[in-house]
Amino acid sequence: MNGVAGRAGSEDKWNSSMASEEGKGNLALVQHIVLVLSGKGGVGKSTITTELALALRHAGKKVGILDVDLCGPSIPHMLNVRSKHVHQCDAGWVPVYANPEQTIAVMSIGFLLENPDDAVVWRGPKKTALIKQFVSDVAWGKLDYLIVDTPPGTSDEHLAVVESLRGHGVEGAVLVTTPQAVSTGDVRREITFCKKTGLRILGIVENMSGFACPHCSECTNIFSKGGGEELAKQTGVPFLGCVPLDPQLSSSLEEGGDFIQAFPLSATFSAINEIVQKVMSGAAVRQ
Ligand SMILES: Nc1ncnc2c1ncn2[C@@H]1O[C@H](COP(=O)(O)OP(=O)(O)OP(=O)(O)O)[C@@H](O)[C@H]1O
Ligand code: SF4
Repeated sequence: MNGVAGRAGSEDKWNSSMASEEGKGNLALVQHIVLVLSGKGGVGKSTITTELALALRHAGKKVGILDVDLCGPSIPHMLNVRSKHVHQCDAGWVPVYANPEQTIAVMSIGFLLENPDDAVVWRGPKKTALIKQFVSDVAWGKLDYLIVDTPPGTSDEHLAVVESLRGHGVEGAVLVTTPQAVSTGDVRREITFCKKTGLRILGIVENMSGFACPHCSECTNIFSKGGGEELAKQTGVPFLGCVPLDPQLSSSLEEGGDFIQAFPLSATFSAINEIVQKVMSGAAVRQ
């Protein structure tokens, strides 16, 4: 057992009666569930999750984020709720709200760690058990969208997420890549994972695609660009759009600020907004 003891109580407590009797109960009022996946770490999966949530919130939606990236839970930091605590109610965990209007609800393993910098070094079966409880035991209430930030790659943890959500109406997955990562095959493996598990792919996002200059807003292609779109064409998967590498976005994430509110005229905002529109229309078409 590592640092998950402090706030959550003992490990046994995880397995105790907190688990809701009816697994479906806590997700019953969630309209759309979207998974965010990436073939490898550091490509901006949590960034895209956070900005999707903020953009949906500004579009008037009520959003939840479930951060199941057990080894690197960065959502609490990006939404400036790192010091908040989760509480329990009869239905399970009460999520943390990231804004006073309570339109962004967050649940992350980060809230349960004694020290936010601790890592979860559990073996696979324990991790998958925790993920299953996470999926069923958060009292989300009514949500328009639940966005699930997953760990990088394809592992037992991903299978646990997909299996736990089966039957709850998952709309599909957003796959995040960078121009360089496209060539490594990780994204193709992610596509194969989705196909094998029957998870619909809402589309691919190419993140860090060019550099958005904070001075003149010019976008410069430092690395190759367009690989994500090309891959989408080759694999028959929708392409959702490109998000540039934007220093204003990275400092906003670092400070836990709301980039969408602070830079509504930026090219990066337009790019994110376009992606959100496509996710919303893709999510509206249930298979
Ligand atoms: N488009 C972007 N512009 C500027 N900075 C970005 C952009 N996308 C991501 N970053 C920065 O890159 C770093 C990695 O991003 P992030 O944590 O979202 O990646 P990740 O894929 O979730 O990584 P992991 O799964 O390994 O935790 C962060 O510091 C983030 O601020
Ligand atoms: S894009 Fe290049 S030339 Fe334009 S302001 Fe930025 S650094 Fe200067």
